[in-house]
Amino acid sequence: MNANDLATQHCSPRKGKEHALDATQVAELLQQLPGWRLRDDGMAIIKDFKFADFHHTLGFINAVGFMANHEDHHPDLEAGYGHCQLLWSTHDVGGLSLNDFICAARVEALLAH
Ligand SMILES: C[C@H](O)[C@H](O)[C@H]1CNC2=NC(N)=NC(=O)C2=N1
Repeated sequence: MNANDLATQHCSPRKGKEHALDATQVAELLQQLPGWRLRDDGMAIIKDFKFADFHHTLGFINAVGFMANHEDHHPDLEAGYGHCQLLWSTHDVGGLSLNDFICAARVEALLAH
């Protein structure tokens, strides 16, 4: 599945280990998402974003937050004046589910122009 296909999907409730992706699935999906990397423990995906100033950073966070609430899937955020790090993992499966990759692709779509 490529990034455009992922970004057209919506998150669905994925609870329980049976929804956890295996390492092969994770590697294939990650290839579709430039700049995203696996956390060392393999249980989350992360990307660092850079912005011109605090206004742009906050605008990004608000756009991501709106999307995340709509999808009912929420990232961890770390941000400062001109940067934001997003982390997706699925607490309900204790690792990565398709929801994390859908949301990462939706973030990329927010920035595409
Ligand atoms: C009840 C609600 O749908 C769940 O708690 C959702 C909310 N947002 C979530 N966000 C993330 N990142 N992982 C989850 O497992 C998760 N679960």
